[in-house]
Amino acid sequence: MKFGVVVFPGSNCDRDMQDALQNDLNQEVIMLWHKEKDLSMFSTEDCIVLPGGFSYGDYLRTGAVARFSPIMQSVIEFANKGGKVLGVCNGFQILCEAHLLPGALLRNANQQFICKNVHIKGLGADKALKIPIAHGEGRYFADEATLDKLEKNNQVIYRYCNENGEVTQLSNPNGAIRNIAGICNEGRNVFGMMPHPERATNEALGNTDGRIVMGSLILGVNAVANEKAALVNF
Ligand SMILES: NC(=O)CC[C@H](N)C(=O)O
Repeated sequence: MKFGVVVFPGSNCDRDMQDALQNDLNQEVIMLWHKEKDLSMFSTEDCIVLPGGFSYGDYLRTGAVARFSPIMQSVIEFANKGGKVLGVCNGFQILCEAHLLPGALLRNANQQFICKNVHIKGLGADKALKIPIAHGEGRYFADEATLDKLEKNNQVIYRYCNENGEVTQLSNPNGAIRNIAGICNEGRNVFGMMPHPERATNEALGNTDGRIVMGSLILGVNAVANEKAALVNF
């Protein structure tokens, strides 16, 4: 499995993503400047990653300009063919703006940029993972019908919880509706999340819980189900 990490003007987690995938998870990574359009070196078994950051300075709304970057048309076509796409933080925002995922990321309820460790719980999991967040517009929102559909199809992959794995209002850092931290599309090949697993994949970073999240992408659903920590049907 090969990973293509897109670099937008203003991305700032692209190298962290590359480092985590290449050095901590032993994966092949190709960096992709946002002006590239050719994704023919990737098969649908591969994964395009939209990393975190401040693409286009967050002007207008986070992700609203990056969604029109030249590469995005190719990313949309790749996703529509069944190719895997992962968006982290700003990447999640871009995926929603591009309508590859439903809903939107609104300004945090407290109107502040929040940078701290939080806990999240994977679908069907019994263990909380500690993963950092760093965002100003991370409050997931969708209308009730969309939310009900997401839940019915098991598309809510991660929710904010406390360290015991209980999904509570107090453990919700940004006011996300139904504590939603990450979702996938109906086809289960496009996945977005606000927390940053790539910042937690090495002992030197003081946290390796991100390996479980990233590993679910690489090893597939069974490996992760065995971990009883997360369940992403990639
Ligand atoms: N770390 C990030 O990707 C931040 C995303 C975006 N700039 C925000 O503040 O919400």
